[in-house]
Amino acid sequence: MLKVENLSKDFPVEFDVFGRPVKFLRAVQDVSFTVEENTVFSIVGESGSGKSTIARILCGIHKPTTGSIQFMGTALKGSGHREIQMVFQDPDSSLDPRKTVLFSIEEGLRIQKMGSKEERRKLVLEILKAVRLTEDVLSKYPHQLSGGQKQRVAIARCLVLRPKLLILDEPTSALDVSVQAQILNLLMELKREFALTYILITHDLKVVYHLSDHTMVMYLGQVMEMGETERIIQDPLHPYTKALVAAIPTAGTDNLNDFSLKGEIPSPLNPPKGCPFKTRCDFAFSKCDEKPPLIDFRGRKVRCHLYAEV
Ligand SMILES: Nc1ncnc2c1ncn2[C@@H]1O[C@H](COP(=O)(O)OP(=O)(O)OP(=O)(O)O)[C@@H](O)[C@H]1O
Repeated sequence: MLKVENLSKDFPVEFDVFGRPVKFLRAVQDVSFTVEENTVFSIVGESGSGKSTIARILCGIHKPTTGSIQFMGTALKGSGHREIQMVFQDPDSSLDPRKTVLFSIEEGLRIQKMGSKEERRKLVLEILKAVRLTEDVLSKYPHQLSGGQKQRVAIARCLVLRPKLLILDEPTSALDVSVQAQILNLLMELKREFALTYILITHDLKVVYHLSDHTMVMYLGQVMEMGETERIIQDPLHPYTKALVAAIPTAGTDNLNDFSLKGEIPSPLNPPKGCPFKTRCDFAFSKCDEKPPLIDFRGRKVRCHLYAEV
């Protein structure tokens, strides 16, 4: 369904007196991955690893500096695609506080000039039912809704556009713990009901383990490890992945608990030379001053000098 090749994004961060950029921050560096139809593809990594930047590029919010994106066989260019929609972390950021729920859900349909007024109303009611909301919310404003209800409205806003690919950027982290599981369960039901494909961006490896088929682990804009989720969580290869897995509250087994993430993530404005993870890695050795390539190893991809290409 989706094929991303050699994607990079540089943000200008310093400008000369004429306003010309003189310094860039490399938020995403040479990232390639594919997402199969009807699967869940997770992107994990600490804050600042470039996850949201990839999501924003896929939605057309940012333009990539280099690289190409193929969606259902055609090149994605410019300002987004109706069939790719994004659910943001904070529903308040996607809902206008001055507009009713009906207005918000219908907005995309009006912009896309989809259907007559009656058809739009019918579709809104159908989607409202799918996200388990009742008709009485249509006349309400966001401040009259709970966090969970607002996220359901934000999901409905995407679903009316009949997307094929939904990008979920930390879809539950702004919600109360008690509602998080409800929204995740709803998303998995909607995936079946509407034959959706998901890209799930999250810090929560437990969620990744339970919901996703494939996982990409990112660090300072680069892919560190990528492959089937079950294998990545049960047998992480990269020292960074090992540390992330060891931090999962209930999944730690004795041998994994030997690993922990020490120190702070370096500034992306001044990343370490060679392997970006070497400053926090228990296994770092002289070779790590050279950047390791992303290699195929035991049925997945890993970027670490501990593993030799086979
Ligand atoms: N518009 C921008 N201008 C300059 N730098 C940016 C911009 N957007 C993101 N960045 C920087 O790019 C890097 C990657 O950010 P990004 O938001 O993609 O990371 P993330 O992994 O999604 O983190 P988080 O979980 O905090 O959202 C960060 O260092 C961030 O400060």
